[in-house]
Amino acid sequence: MSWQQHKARGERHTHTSSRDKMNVPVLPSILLLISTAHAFQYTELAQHIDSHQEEYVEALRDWIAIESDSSNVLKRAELHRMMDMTAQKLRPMGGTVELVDIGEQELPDGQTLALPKVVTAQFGNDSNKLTVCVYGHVDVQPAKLEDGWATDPYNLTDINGNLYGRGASDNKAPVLAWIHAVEAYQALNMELPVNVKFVIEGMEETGSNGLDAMIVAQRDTFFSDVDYIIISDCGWLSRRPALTYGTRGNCYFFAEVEGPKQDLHSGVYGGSVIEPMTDLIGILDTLISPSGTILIPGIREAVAPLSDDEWKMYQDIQFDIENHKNKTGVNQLMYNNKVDLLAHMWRYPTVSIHGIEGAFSDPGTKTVIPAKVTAKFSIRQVPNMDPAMVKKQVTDYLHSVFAKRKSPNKLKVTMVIGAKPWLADPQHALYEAGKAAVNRVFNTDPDLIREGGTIPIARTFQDVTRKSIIMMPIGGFDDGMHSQNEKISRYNYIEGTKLFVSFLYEVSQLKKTSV
Ligand SMILES: C[C@H](N)C(=O)N[C@@H](Cc1c[nH]cn1)C(=O)O
Ligand SMILES: [Zn+2]
Ligand SMILES: [Zn+2]
Repeated sequence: MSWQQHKARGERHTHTSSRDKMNVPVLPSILLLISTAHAFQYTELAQHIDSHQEEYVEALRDWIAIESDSSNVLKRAELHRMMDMTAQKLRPMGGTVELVDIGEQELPDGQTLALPKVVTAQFGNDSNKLTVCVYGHVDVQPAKLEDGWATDPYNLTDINGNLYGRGASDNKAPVLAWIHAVEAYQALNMELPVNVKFVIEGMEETGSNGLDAMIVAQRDTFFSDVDYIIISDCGWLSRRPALTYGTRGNCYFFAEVEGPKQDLHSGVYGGSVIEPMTDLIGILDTLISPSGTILIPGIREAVAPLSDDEWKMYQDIQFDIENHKNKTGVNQLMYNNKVDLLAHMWRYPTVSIHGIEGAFSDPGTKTVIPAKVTAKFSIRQVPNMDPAMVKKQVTDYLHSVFAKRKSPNKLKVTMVIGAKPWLADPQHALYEAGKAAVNRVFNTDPDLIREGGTIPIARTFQDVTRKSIIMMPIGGFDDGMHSQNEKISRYNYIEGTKLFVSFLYEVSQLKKTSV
């Protein structure tokens, strides 16, 4: 997009805010003049962002180089380093930056491990302004070159304008884009239109352990003046920008079957022992039918029915089924029509089986009977499911199907993550502000979408602070989050930064209100 186009759109929005009109007493003319001088100068901000894009890419390179995998306890030092780097990035910008200790994590073997500190920051403390809180995370999913990456996942690689690296889209570039958005205002000596707070954590990918308690503890301090919460930890559905108004939750289970005291030779002992792996595969196969129907009693019954309005919304969304097939590399999907596909990705529960710890999975042909195997599977949660209920339903069901096998082996079922779904009202004024920001930067209306993934802390933010949340993704539909060759395009990273400077202005035009 040309500067002229940006300028034309930028100037349309230099109106006096409705908030100013409603709340501010009549001002002397000198102050009115000052207020006019602070009118939104989008063109200058966008120009600044464009001219600093190489620095932004270098900042992302530094962050991608840190293997901040929250699921691997052996990488915990890297995760601590990532949180320190995040604080260091924010500190030169002034404001108040803190590393908040959120305690320890208990591991399955009973040992404890320090959780990564949470970075909080505050820029601006003007009680006449609204305060937004930007949440993001800088931990990542595991990645190894040998998983099938074309490039080193921890060495940011620019190929044809795409920036490849683990965590590029989920969620390091979006977090940096928010920081750079605030920096851009500062660099141009422009007053921030709202006070901006940050909460940046390092355990999102494993369920945001410790963060719920921190939010509850700081509800009446750090969060007391927060008016709105902004999260940019998801992706667009197509090439069109999107605003997200719902996420699924997730209940993550371990099912452990233990038998012999150690691994056995399958030629020597096969035929004499009842194998834990056979038991485990047998019970896993009772979770879901080949066509995707969840077989655990009570799960489907809890799900809120799809309303006519929702059906209509999904019908109007631009979603190309062929594109989805190409992106995933499959020639047949679960459903052949758009509404069924979207509904099953966003607002129906799904069971996914992720892996089996203890199973032989290396190349080669080891002839072993593993003594203990632990399946990892999860069930995405939607309204009106309740993780506590799901835990009981799954545990009771697996024990009952296991009992029918009359196996001497031992089954242990544990729920290690129980994250609730989150849903917002896309008619809320916050989404109107989001639409205005998207229009300014991308010259189009956004898709209003839901997200099939989980942002475990979203529901806690809403329940504890009672404030409205908007999810404003900048990730592309084909970024490959959690997958091999994750990337973010330069376009999304840089235009996304412009979207954020723009949104800070648009949100400043709203009135102070709760929920
Ligand atoms: C959507 C977000 N970027 C994400 O990837 N979240 C993870 C969080 C999670 C859920 N269970 C365990 N981790 C996800 O949806 O998988
Ligand atoms: Zn994420
Ligand atoms: Zn993720």
